[in-house]
Amino acid sequence: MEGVDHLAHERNKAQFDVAVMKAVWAGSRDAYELFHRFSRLVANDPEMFIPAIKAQATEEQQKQWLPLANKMKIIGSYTQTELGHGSNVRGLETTATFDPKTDEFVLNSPTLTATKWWPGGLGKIATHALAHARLIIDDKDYGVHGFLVQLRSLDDHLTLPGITIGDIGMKYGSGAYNTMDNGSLIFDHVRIPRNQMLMRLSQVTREGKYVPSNVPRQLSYGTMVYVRQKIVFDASIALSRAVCISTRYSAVRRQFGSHNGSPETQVIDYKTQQARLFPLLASAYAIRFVSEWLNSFYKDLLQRLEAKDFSTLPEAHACTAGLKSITTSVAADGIEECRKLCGGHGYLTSSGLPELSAVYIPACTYEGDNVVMLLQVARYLMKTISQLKSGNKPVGTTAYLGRAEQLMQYHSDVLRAEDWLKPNVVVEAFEARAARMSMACAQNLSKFNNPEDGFQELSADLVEAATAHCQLIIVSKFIEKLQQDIPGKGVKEQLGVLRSIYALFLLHKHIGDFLSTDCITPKQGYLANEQLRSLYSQVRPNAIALVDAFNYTDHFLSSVLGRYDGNVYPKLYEEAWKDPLNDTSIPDGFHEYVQPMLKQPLHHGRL
Ligand SMILES: CCCCCCCCCC/C=C\CCCCCC(=O)SCCNC(=O)CCNC(=O)[C@H](O)C(C)(C)COP(=O)(O)OP(=O)(O)OC[C@H]1O[C@@H](n2cnc3c(N)ncnc32)[C@H](O)[C@@H]1OP(=O)(O)O
Ligand SMILES: Cc1cc2nc3c(=O)[nH]c(=O)nc-3n(C[C@H](O)[C@H](O)[C@H](O)COP(=O)(O)OP(=O)(O)OC[C@H]3O[C@@H](n4cnc5c(N)ncnc54)[C@H](O)[C@@H]3O)c2cc1C
Repeated sequence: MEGVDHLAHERNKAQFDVAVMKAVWAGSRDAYELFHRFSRLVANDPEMFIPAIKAQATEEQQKQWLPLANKMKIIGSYTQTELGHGSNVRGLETTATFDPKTDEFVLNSPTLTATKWWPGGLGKIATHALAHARLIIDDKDYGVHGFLVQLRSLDDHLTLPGITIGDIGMKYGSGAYNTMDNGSLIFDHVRIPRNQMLMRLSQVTREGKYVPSNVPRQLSYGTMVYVRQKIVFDASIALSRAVCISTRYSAVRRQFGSHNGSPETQVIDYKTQQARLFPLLASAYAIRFVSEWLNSFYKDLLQRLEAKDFSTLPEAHACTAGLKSITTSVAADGIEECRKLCGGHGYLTSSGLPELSAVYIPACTYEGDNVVMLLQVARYLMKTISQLKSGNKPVGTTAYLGRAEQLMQYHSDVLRAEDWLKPNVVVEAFEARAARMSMACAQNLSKFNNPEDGFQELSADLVEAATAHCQLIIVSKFIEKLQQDIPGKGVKEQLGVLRSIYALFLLHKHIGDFLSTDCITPKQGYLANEQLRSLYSQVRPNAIALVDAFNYTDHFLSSVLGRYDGNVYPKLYEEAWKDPLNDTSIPDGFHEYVQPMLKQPLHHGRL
């Protein structure tokens, strides 16, 4: 019935202050940013073009281009990926050849695989590209640099001479990403003034002299680092949205269990449903808190870079790459699990889950393929370990590797299930697992004469070690979050339950790592799982309130299953009748194609 809160009985069970939890969840982000980051997908995405100009353009160039971009007088596309190269930026083929006679660069796509391919906004709407191309001076290749290129007339939006642009076509399913005009672009000797090479990091003089960057060349990758830390925040939004829908529906849906006319059992009370759903609820909170930490770490990096302090740049790259990888994989897989948790109705468009999945899953690929990103983390870990011998004491997120010798001797002293509720017990186990996996890789790598051959041969193990390292970061940041002063009745207690669920679910899921590295015994692994089951019972009465704390409107969720009032069945039925198929009783084509078959006479008793 309209106006009735079918989940009121669930909300009355809450054992914590929901208003405070809403504030904890929102953190430093306001609702506008939340909505903006989602709405951005269906508009042109200034997410990268503008930050890239800020990162790579001189002050003078910024003064020229930023006002135009900020006021949408030009619409930009971050045009890096090509048909033949995306992950391997240093393999890009587009060229920008300096012509000293005219003081210009000539941009060209020398091969089909040099065609720019994927950049958002490029296909139909962008007027300008921040094109990444190989700088060529006097036949010498100086590697990939950024160039601002006008693509279309600002009068009639027609493409300019030498520019061939198109949309790359429909993408996965019918998802909203099809409203994004990811495009293709071929340059045929397009000339731009020399001052349209972004020259903050390195320059080309009027005489054609290349002035190399006096800062790490990787700063030219800075926009990707910026977006990767944003994508970790996006992962918490995407996952929490799916978890909100499936948790509310799990409390509404009843199936089996009726005795003597009693109501059937709420599916949220089945232990299998809880074992699938509650770790995702905990993961949404875990990812939100690590995204907060990562955002502050990134802001600290920016301040350091201003002061020419590059000391945390390698760690920032490793953390943004690794956490982008881990959190987008968890969110993408989690959204699919939430669809399955809703049974058949989860597959309806009106559930909001298929669309969310179709929109979200490319996050595992864009801004860095998730495996390639974890390999970057692995390189960082191996480098950190190789420097231990020279007395280089690791700090920050790799500080535990400085205690590797001690961690190699570690054995968990868990005796009872409740011992796993102690944060220090959990962190030690996760540190030991990560350290031992990385040390084992380093040990095996040392057996290879050619380190790169070893890295390739061991890359699957290295990805697992990098995963363990990143999961340790997320667990640690969840624990650190709860060491902050958090007011409100029961709020910290509930977050403590989620923190333990998150950590013990990972331990259970990766029990092979913990056993094969001899960090814990099978008995201790069993006790962790025992504790996990108990934790599910503790979170169960608070589940609806914990997803209410995300503070999502029904409009934002766009899901008949995730409605705040739980009034699912009437709305499911109502939504179905909006389908144009139901405008007529007899379907199009019936009379032409189906009815003749039905009217066909029987032959010898057979149709
Ligand atoms: C409700 C729904 C919510 C959902 C909301 C959704 C909202 C929408 C969200 C969408 C957001 C945006 C839309 C999508 C945008 C996507 C845009 C793109 O995809 S842009 C293109 C992205 N492309 C990439 O990410 C390419 C990945 N490849 C690379 O980054 C590099 O090629 C590489 C790092 C893999 C290799 O680089 P290379 O130069 O070859 O370096 P080496 O591996 O040799 O390492 C040398 C050295 O450099 C260090 N390094 C590497 N990268 C960095 C860096 N970025 N910063 C700092 N340092 C770096 C590396 O560690 C090595 O260091 P050493 O000390 O020398 O070992
Ligand atoms: C929706 C969407 C939006 C995008 N928007 C933009 C944009 O706006 N601008 C832009 O420039 N680009 C954009 N891209 C492109 C995107 O950045 C690339 O697709 C991404 O970086 C992955 O690169 P790739 O396609 O070359 O994958 P590949 O690297 O070809 O990946 C293919 C497989 O090879 C594996 N692999 C690759 N290298 C290694 C290695 N060294 N070791 C082990 N395995 C490896 C990968 O793990 C993967 O399994 C977008 C892509 C998508 C899907």
